[in-house]
Amino acid sequence: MIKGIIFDLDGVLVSTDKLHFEAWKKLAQKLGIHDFTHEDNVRQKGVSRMESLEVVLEKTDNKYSAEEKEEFAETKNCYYVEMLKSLDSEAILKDAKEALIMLRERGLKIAIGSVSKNAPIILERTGLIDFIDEVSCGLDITRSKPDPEVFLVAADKLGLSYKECLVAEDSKAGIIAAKAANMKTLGVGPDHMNLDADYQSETLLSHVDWEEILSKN
Ligand SMILES: O=P(O)(O)OC[C@H]1O[C@@H](O)[C@H](O)[C@@H](O)[C@@H]1O
Ligand SMILES: [Mg+2]
Repeated sequence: MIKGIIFDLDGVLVSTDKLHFEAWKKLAQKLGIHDFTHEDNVRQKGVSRMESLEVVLEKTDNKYSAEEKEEFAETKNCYYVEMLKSLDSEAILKDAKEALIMLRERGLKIAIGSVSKNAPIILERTGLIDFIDEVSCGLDITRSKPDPEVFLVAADKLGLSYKECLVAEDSKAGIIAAKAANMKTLGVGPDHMNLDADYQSETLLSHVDWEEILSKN
């Protein structure tokens, strides 16, 4: 029986995935890379900042040292954090808050499972923190999705067994991670059809049969 829902943050509850894209694009341009595309950005979803940087650097023949790469990741994060300063509840995606309220009313425990180190700031700025029991984020883990660590930590924080949790995700890496954690999966967002999740829906309420999901043993 599902007793807890673990939500990815970027692209599932908030539209920050678009800001990540803009910030990486800005860094790419600074490095003379002018063909950084939406398809490249899709491969960055769910993976850590440093791994996301490698997706950008695949587009250039230039070789960079570990120190330079650290600096590039920091530059991108500065662009991103600057963008987050104007973030508010407007960034909450359609149906997200309603789904959190409905699930909590039904007695489910709610956690965040995001590899972003900026997750706490985003939860505060959008007010979503008030609807969540526990946060497992980039600050709690050493391995990013598709490794299951972030979801295992989330379940542990909720005090639930792994098979009592369902993960809502918008990335392939996240769905692979959730399955590796022995959790059920709900794929959401524009690519929900291609994520190979147990359940799928564009948003967190429309076309999600929560009755069916929550009644399964
Ligand atoms: O750079 P941050 O905020 O720690 O985020 C790390 C990752 O967080 C994930 O949620 C995003 O999908 C990735 O694209 C991003 O790279
Ligand atoms: Mg995501």
